[in-house]
Amino acid sequence: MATGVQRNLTKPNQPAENRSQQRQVRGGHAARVRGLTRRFGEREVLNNLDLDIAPGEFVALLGASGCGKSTLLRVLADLDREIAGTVEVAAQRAVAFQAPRLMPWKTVWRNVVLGLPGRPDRSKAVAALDEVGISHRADVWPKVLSGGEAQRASLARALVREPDLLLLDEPFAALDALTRIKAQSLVAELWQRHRCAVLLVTHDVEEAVLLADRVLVMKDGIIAHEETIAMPRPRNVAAPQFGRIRTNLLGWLGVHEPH
Ligand SMILES: Nc1ncnc2c1ncn2[C@@H]1O[C@H](COP(=O)(O)OP(=O)(O)OP(=O)(O)O)[C@@H](O)[C@H]1O
Repeated sequence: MATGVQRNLTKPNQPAENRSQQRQVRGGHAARVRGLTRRFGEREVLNNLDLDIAPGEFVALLGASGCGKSTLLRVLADLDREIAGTVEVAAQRAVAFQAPRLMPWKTVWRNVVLGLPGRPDRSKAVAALDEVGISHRADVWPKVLSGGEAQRASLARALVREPDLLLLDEPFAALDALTRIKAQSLVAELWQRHRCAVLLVTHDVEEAVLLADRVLVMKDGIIAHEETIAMPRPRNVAAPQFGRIRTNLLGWLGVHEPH
């Protein structure tokens, strides 16, 4: 059972340290959010938002640019505490962003275990790099990695933390089409193996339907629509059911395909 931390914050205009209240809570959710509100100035980007993610569930989050997807992910990652509402998340979380964010002055394997307690453990790092197919790159500097390799290193850095909740913020957006397809299958494979919950922020409806158990559409600061994807994996993008789901989700995003 996942242990978790709870933040129950109600006054967004006070300094964070006054409002932060972290405590252990019961397990049973990878994430449980109630009444989450985040303002930037007068603008309410998250507006009383509720969200549940079950242990091991793969959830994709879609929404128009600027609707608040990354803001929500940053709150779940505990990178933003300027909030009102209740946020309970699995204690073990890991994040991978669109930019791999590797430290240029550390070799790849040292990046993977950076921040973990104890002495840097090379064999642990290499095992994680092996899982993502780039253990042969363990001793190079990040600058020599291709975009796809850097993103894999970023995934290895997340996985080595053995997260109960993996937060992915458009991790494939900067990759070319072929590398992106390979990275998507890798994430599907890693998820099947690790069975951690995943929240994937993406702009790509097809990617969401390919990978997720449930796809959420964010609009006006809340989860405006959710769609459970009951198709067996691996999913066939050419299947009529896939097409119907995609069309419906695009409709929620305000995109209407020509018939
Ligand atoms: N630190 C900040 N200060 C002020 N405004 C911010 C800040 N961070 C985000 N915003 C604003 O909040 C809104 C939501 O931003 P966010 O990055 O969460 O959107 P998004 O849905 O992830 O967008 P995209 O899909 O383009 O990445 C935007 O209007 C953005 O300008």
